[in-house]
Amino acid sequence: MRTVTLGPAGTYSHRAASAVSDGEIDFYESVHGIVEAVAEGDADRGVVPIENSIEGSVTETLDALSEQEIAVVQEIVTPIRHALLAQAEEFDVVASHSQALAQCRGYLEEHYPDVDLEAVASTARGVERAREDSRVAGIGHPDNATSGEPELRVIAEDIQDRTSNATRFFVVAPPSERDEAGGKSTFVVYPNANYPGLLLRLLEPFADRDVNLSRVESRPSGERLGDYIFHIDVEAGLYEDRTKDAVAELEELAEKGWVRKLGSYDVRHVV
Ligand SMILES: O=C(O)C(=O)C[C@]1(C(=O)O)C=C[C@@H](O)C=C1
Repeated sequence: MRTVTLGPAGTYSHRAASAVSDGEIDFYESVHGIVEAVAEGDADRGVVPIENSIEGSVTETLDALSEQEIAVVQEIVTPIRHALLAQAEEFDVVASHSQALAQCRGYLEEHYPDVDLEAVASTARGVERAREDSRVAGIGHPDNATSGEPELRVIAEDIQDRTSNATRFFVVAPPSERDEAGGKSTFVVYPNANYPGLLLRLLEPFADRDVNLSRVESRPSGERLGDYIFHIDVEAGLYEDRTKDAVAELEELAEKGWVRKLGSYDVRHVV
């Protein structure tokens, strides 16, 4: 089984993928690339970050999920503990994924108010920048310090702004693998409509059937200002009548647009 995830080796996505895959793992430099590879059948599984407890949604993933036909077959939740890695104590630039820079914003402002922040494709890419250039520090998992040459110093550990920092990842598969079994389900809804109470009406079918929502996000549709695509996670499986009935109502409400059922899945916690 070929799994693809965000690279290079050493990203948090790679760590999450290693926990669920015993086969080959290949790397892409963008979430869009990963989701597209799975949708087109070039890979069996993709592992992509969806949400962080400090910084919120990974918007590139939300957009990729609404643009491609894909299944979500598992959720992985993992703690994120960032280290500052560099060749020396002195540096001018901190390079990392924008999510990681944001998760450490308070620490960086307090300890390194004058450094430049450089957003790169992943935390491991930032660590590579630190290996290539002694004026650059990277933020990533501390194991990255000794996984290449030259070895890097761990300047500080646990620099995320909250100790409870955690990220959710989706394991995605080709659409034919969508499952109805699982404790959670994800939907992407484009109502293609705009009237007072629209969002309320989209959520009522779940509330009426006692289905708990665990996430609602809106993303601009790109069609016109104020026009949204909604991402909805619920704590119920598609095999349940209450979920099926709620989705049937949702589909009626979104008849001018579309509803994508990404499938039902279980959650695995990985440390
Ligand atoms: O850059 C990485 O290491 C990733 O796997 C991406 C990512 C993210 O996009 O949220 C994953 C986990 C952390 O929240 C920081 C970065």
